[in-house]
Amino acid sequence: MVKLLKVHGSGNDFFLLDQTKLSEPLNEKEIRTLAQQMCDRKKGTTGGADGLLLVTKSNKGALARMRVINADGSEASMCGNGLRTVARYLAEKNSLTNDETFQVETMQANLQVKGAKQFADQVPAFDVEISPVSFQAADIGMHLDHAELQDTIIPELSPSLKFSAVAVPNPHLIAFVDHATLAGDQLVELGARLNSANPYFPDGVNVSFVEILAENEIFVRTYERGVGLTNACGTAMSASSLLYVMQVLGQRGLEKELRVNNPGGMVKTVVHQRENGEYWISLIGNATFVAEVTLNLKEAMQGNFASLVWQDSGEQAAYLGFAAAVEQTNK
Ligand SMILES: N[C@@H](CCC[C@H](N)C(=O)O)C(=O)O
Repeated sequence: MVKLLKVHGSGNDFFLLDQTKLSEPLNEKEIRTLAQQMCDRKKGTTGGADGLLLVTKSNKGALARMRVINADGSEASMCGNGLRTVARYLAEKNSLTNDETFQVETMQANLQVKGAKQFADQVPAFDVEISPVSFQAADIGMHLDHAELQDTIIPELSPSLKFSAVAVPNPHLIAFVDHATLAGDQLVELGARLNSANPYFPDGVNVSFVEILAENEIFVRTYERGVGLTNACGTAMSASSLLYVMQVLGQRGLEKELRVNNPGGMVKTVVHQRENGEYWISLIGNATFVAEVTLNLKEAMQGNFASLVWQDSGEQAAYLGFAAAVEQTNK
């Protein structure tokens, strides 16, 4: 029997498996199969999940490495909401204090993480670095007639919406929209189209619609590659914050805390610019451990969860109270 955690950041939920604790680490095929079986929202276990987070040994000098496997078994470069939960897991595993900064290796970079002030009683929070940032079509996997895309109408995608594209390093396609468009069907239609066979983003893309609520506040709704419509996507909220600063706030938006609402709750972001001009983003939000899940991995890979034991942490009730308060403020 193996212990995993069920975790989430803003309702973007995952199973977290520490491969270093297994006597025999899973191979690539087993990892893909486990993610597909466990995360399936209908047939998976305990309501499924958006993905599987793997903690493995770092070979690049970080405290550990995080791998992100989407619900469909594909691998993502990064996961902002997931990284907060992995950071908390590692801080607790290594008995670190809340203000100790450390690094987690991800596919493209070692990223700085640290504890943050909790969002509410029993709602622990972490602050994670989102980078590297690129606007190049090649880094985004974008095959449109543009080397970069900033606030531009692309008739093949929509006759009226203006899109921007950025890799952080997950690829994101983002449009600033009005409330009716944010809440309407277009996001799912476009997200589904660009994440099935298509000539513009052959490897898929995370699609977000963003509504500006106030000078320091936005709402982000995302259709995730490899997953579908999610409660929240951390890299999407970071990418949206960056574009909001670049296209709307300008210099005065740098180093400023933004409130980013999402269907699963709320996070805070801060957009930074290094001396060499490169941007990076701080993503600050909850890192909730919902339950400890004990199961037989071989059985789980066959979709059999009969021997699973779910031990609730009690944190989800506190998170739901926090999310309800956020929703109330947004009304
Ligand atoms: N939910 C994640 C992003 C997950 C990766 C994405 N589905 C992709 O394939 O790019 C986040 O919080 O950043």
